[in-house]
Amino acid sequence: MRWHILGAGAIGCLYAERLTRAGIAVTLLLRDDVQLDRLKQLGGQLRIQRHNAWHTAQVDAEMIAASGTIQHLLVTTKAYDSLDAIHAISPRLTPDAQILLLQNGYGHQQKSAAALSPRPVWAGITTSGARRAAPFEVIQSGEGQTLIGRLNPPAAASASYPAGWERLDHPVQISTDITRALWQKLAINAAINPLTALHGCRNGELLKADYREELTALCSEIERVATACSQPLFDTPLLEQVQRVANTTAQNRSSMLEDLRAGRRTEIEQITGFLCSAAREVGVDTPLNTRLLNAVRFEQSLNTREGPA
Ligand SMILES: NC(=O)C1=CN([C@@H]2O[C@H](COP(=O)(O)OP(=O)(O)OC[C@H]3O[C@@H](n4cnc5c(N)ncnc54)[C@H](OP(=O)(O)O)[C@@H]3O)[C@@H](O)[C@H]2O)C=CC1
Ligand SMILES: CC(C)(CO)C(=O)C(=O)O
Repeated sequence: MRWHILGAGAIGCLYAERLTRAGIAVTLLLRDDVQLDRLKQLGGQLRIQRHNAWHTAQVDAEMIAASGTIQHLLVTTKAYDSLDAIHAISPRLTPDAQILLLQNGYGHQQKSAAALSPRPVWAGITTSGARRAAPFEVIQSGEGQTLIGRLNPPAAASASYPAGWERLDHPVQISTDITRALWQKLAINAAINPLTALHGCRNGELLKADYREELTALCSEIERVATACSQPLFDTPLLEQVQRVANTTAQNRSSMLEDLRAGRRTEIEQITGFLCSAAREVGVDTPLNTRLLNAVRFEQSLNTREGPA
C-alpha cells in the first residue's frame, strides 16, 4: 500500500514518517523541482527530531505533474492552499481514491470534498506539534493525538479508517462526528491564535490576568456563533477548554504568531474569517472576532507579499 502526501511541510513529513513506521510506502508530491533534487541528494530520507533524537524515514518523491495514478492521498497543505493543490492533483486520482484532509480551519474541507466527489473523503485534526527546521527536516514538539472521521457520504459507506491508518503506532482515533470535532478545533484556534499573534505572546501567557477579560469575551462570542449555527461545541464552557489547551501548550508560539513573525500568510481567513462569515449568515454580531480578523489581516499585509486582503 502507498500513500501520496500533498503538502510536504512539517505535518506532511511527520505523517510520512508515521506511515513508513507502519510499513506503508510514502510518496511526497512536490511542486518545485529544486525540492525534488534536494530530497534526491538526501537519498530520499526525511529527518524527524523527537525527544532530542533524530529519526529517519525513507520516502519516494515526485512532481505533482508526474504520471501515474494515486489511490491514497493525504492532504497537509495549509488550509488556504488546499483547493488549488487538489485541483492540480485530481487528474491523477483514481475514481475510488481515498483522501484524508489534515488541516486547521473550517470550510475548506467541504469545498475540497465537493471537488473530490464522488471519492471517499476523511477529515482530521491533530494535537501533534511540528515545525520545519529545514526542507525535509522536522522538529516534533509533542506526540499528540489525531482524530479522523468520515466527511462525505462515499466515506460513510467505507471502513472507519482510511486504508492502513489503523496500523499507525501514533494514536489515531475515529470520530463519529467529525464536523463537531472540526468546529471544536476551530473554536480553540479562533480564541488562541489571533490573540497570541497580536499580543506576540506564547500560548500559556493567555492565562495571565491581563488577558482574562478579552479571552472570556472572545470565547463567549465564539460560543454564540456556534449556537446560532446549531453546532454544539464542548460539554463544558469553551473558556475552560481554551485554558486547558493554553496550559498544555504553554511554551508554544501559536502557528499564527509563528507565521506572522516569519512574514508568511496566516490561516486567519480559514479560522476567524470563517467564523465571521458563518455569523453573518445567521445574523450574529461578532465585534471581537471582526476586530481580530482585521487586525491580523493588517499585520499580515505589512509582512507578506500578498498585500491587504
Ligand atoms: N505544524 C503543526 O504543528 C500543526 C499544523 N496543523 C495544520 O496542518 C496544516 C499544515 O501545516 P504545516 O505542516 O505546519 O505547514 P507547512 O507550511 O510546514 O507545510 C505546508 C506544505 O504544503 C506545501 N504546499 C502548499 N501548496 C502546495 C501545492 N499547491 N502543491 C503541493 N504542495 C503544496 C508547501 O510547499 P512549499 O514547501 O513548496 O511551500 C509546504 O511544504 C495547516 O492547516 C496547519 O494549521 C495542525 C496541527 C499542528
Ligand atoms: C492548539 C494551537 C493553538 C497550539 O499552538 C494550534 O493549533 C496552533 O498553534 O495553530
